[in-house]
Amino acid sequence: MKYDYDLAVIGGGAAGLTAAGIGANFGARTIMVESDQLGGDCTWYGCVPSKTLLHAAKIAETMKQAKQFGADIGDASLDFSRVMQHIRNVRQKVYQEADHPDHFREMNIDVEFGKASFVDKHTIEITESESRQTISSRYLIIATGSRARVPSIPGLDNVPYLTNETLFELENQPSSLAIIGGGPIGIEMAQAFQRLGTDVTVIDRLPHILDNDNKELAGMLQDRLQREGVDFKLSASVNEVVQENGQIIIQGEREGKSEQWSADKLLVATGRVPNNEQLNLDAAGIDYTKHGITIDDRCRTSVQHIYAAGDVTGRFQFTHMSEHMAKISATNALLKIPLKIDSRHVPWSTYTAPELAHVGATEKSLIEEGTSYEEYRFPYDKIDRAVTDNETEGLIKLFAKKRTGRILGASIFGVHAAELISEYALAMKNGVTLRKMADTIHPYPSYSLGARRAADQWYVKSQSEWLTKLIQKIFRYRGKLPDLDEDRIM
Ligand SMILES: Cc1cc2nc3c(=O)[nH]c(=O)nc-3n(C[C@H](O)[C@H](O)[C@H](O)COP(=O)(O)OP(=O)(O)OC[C@H]3O[C@@H](n4cnc5c(N)ncnc54)[C@H](O)[C@@H]3O)c2cc1C
Ligand SMILES: NC(=O)c1ccc[n+]([C@@H]2O[C@H](COP(=O)([O-])OP(=O)(O)OC[C@H]3O[C@@H](n4cnc5c(N)ncnc54)[C@H](O)[C@@H]3O)[C@@H](O)[C@H]2O)c1
Repeated sequence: MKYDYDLAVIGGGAAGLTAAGIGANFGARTIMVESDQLGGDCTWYGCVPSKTLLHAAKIAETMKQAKQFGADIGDASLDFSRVMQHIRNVRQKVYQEADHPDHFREMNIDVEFGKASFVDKHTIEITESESRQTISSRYLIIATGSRARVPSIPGLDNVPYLTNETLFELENQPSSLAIIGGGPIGIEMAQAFQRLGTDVTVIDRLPHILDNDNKELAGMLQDRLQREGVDFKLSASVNEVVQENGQIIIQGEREGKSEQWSADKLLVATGRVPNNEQLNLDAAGIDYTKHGITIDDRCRTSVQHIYAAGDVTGRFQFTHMSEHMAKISATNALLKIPLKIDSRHVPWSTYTAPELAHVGATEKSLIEEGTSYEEYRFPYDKIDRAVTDNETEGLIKLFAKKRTGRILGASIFGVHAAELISEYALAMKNGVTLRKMADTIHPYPSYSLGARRAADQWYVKSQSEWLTKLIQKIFRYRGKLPDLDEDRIM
């Protein structure tokens, strides 16, 4: 049978753009269908605006601290509406330079705007206002992303709450902001708004923030945010939300006691739901659950020639993983190369200041799976560059095999953690052990030297009394035995 296209990609976010680009690059006749604007969540409502806002917030914080470096800039602060305009300009710039349809049309990709839904296993209908067209394709990749999950809290529908889609459209700075959800979105936005001068309260049902991260390090970040003024209401349930005299009133409960919190604005950041309802998946026989489209390790759905990548699968909801999964989907579909999702080396970072980053196995998963491992710790206050920069708050935690130094996972809280974590990702992926990292020359005084010194801790812990005594004996050394406390920091 002859199809209109070799590859049809539904959705033009991080996953869709990558998949379509790979398709065209392999010489496949490719179409990409997008219901809104190319770029998806990351460009418009996610990574780009949130990181630009965090950068502005960092400038505000630096201005506050400028006195200690001799600058007398008084009570200077940033103009909120200009910060928001700047965010929208950056977003446009990214869109124009990376996501604009012309770039993809130049690559010979047909870009169509409209909502796609399945007619059968090879055919989709594209609906835009009154117009409808159907196209057929040999292979399809679904990359329709996710949207904010709004919990069913009584009264929530009757108040003007914000989500990540509306937050960056604010014109005026709220004097106070309540955030339901202490995940990455809630925590990044809490620090950004607090630093810009809004009083922030974070409410979460769990007793801690950032549930996927290392508990100790997430606790350090929570302490830092508390010192900056963020108020945390943890282990809290939200029972009702109402609006009174322009204020949002949240009726909650903690430790069995009723509490009430109020704020100018409310941000709901309680996770994501997949965008799959409008796809008419049943018409193609594609399996899905409430978490997303079901896929195997090769990103294949229950239908052999249909793949899914990115947030819509409910797997790892990060831009880099959307791109990775798009690559796996397109390569499996078009080249029949059986690549699998690399779920053992997934890095992520929360872009607060300092950052919190992770790669590989978590301490929690190692304990739960009963894997034997050794922990290596290195504090930021022993990294000279952190000292010169007055950024000594932080800790590198490495999990590795004791004998070989094979790295199982790494968690970092500290400045540039998101950059440092890639060194561990590269090491893990390529079998570079802590010993090899420790033996690799790193420049002084860099933060990456901290990564090397954390790896040095493998040597420190591996050194034993008997070996030291043996060295003394062989070479007839007469000094005192050194302090061989395993937890010493060298
Ligand atoms: C506030 C925030 C901050 C974030 N920060 C980071 C970060 O710092 N780092 C990171 O790695 N990740 C971050 N993320 C997550 C990241 O944005 C997502 O993982 C990523 O955008 C998912 O890409 P995707 O292609 O799967 O989906 P999307 O980017 O959502 O793209 C899906 C596209 O499909 C379109 N679509 C939907 N239905 C249809 C249909 N029926 N027909 C046609 N088109 C359709 C949509 O309009 C959309 O353009 C953040 C998310 C948020 C919300
Ligand atoms: N830097 C990054 O990479 C980055 C930044 C932002 C978002 N993201 C991605 O976006 C996804 C969504 O982020 P998120 O923060 O919305 O979701 P999340 O699922 O990570 O966290 C949601 C939080 O809300 C809490 N919660 C849920 N319902 C609640 C309720 N009714 N009352 C009180 N608390 C409640 C949960 O306990 C949880 O802590 C993340 O999984 C992440 O992959 C990534």
